[in-house]
Amino acid sequence: MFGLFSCDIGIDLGTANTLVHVAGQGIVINEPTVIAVDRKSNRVTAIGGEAKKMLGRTSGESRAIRPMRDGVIADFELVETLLQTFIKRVLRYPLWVAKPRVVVGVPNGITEVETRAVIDAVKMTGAKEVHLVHEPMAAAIGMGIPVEEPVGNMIVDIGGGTSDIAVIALNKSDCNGSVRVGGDEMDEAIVRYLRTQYNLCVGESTAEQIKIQIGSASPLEEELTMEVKGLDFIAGMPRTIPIGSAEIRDAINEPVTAIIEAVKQALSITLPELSADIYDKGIILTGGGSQLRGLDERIRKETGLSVNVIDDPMTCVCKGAARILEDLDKYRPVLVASST
Ligand SMILES: Nc1ncnc2c1ncn2[C@@H]1O[C@H](COP(=O)(O)OP(=O)(O)OP(=O)(O)O)[C@@H](O)[C@H]1O
Repeated sequence: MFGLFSCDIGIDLGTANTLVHVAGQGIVINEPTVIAVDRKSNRVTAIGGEAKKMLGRTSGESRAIRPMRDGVIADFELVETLLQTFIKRVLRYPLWVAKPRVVVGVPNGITEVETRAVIDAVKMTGAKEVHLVHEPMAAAIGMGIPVEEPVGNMIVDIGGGTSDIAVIALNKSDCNGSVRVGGDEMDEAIVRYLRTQYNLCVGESTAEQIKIQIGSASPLEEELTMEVKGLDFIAGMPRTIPIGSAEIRDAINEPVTAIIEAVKQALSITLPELSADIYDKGIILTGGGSQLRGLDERIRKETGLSVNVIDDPMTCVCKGAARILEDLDKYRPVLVASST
């Protein structure tokens, strides 16, 4: 009888964003992976979007924390709290009745200890089954790629903390590359650039806005400008300066180049038959960072291969996790860990 109330939950536990998909409802949570806790009591005061607004803005009683950093778990307890809060929020029935089956997409570089921690955290919510899948594999399934076929597909997933490169065929990621460089490194590079060139202090959220608004990896037909507000640390006063896309392109060139080098490195060690497939089909870019202007063009230029950015690059891991639950027997070979 309990089967009537049970539900399947797909989760993308990302460094930057966490998404939750519930069978029959679609994606019901899409929030930054940020949590705010009270300094004295360690009580959680905000989670997701509310907590992200507090990043870099709180020096008082609450502090906002990103519990995932560089594609790994930086704070186990807070990741547990985040997962449990989100899972409880989406369940329509009490946990002991709902007993959900959960698939979580995790970064490629996650260690065994972290794998265990994620499984335990989800199990503690009352989940009946927990399965983990690497993000590029989940992304490929979410895009509708037939991952079981003997044809190679190169997926480059550029997230907040990491860029994962996987060549997927026959239910396996055959030649992997994972660099701990993603959108966050670009934001940090912008913070450093403004400090050294303009004596202007800005927080990571402002740097992220600059990247999204005028960031690029290749010269733009029409270069962009924007006004940036920050604290002039020499004068000790707030200041606004105009910033152009060409200088931001220079500022983020190092992380962008590191990602492209990782793609080239992965290509150089790909098996010949799979290389031929990639030559025919091109490289598929996904993850939020793939939306950086001109990144596809730059990778195309540097590799000589065609490059496609998928339409909805920030949701395909979560959709893939959900799709795995629709046909668990078919997708069992792609799972990296399970607890039933
Ligand atoms: N339009 C855009 N241009 C450039 N970067 C963007 C854009 N939109 C989002 N991003 C960046 O994408 C990153 C988040 O992507 P995503 O949600 O796929 O990461 P994640 O899955 O949480 O991280 P990870 O894969 O490292 O675990 C952030 O760094 C964000 O700033």
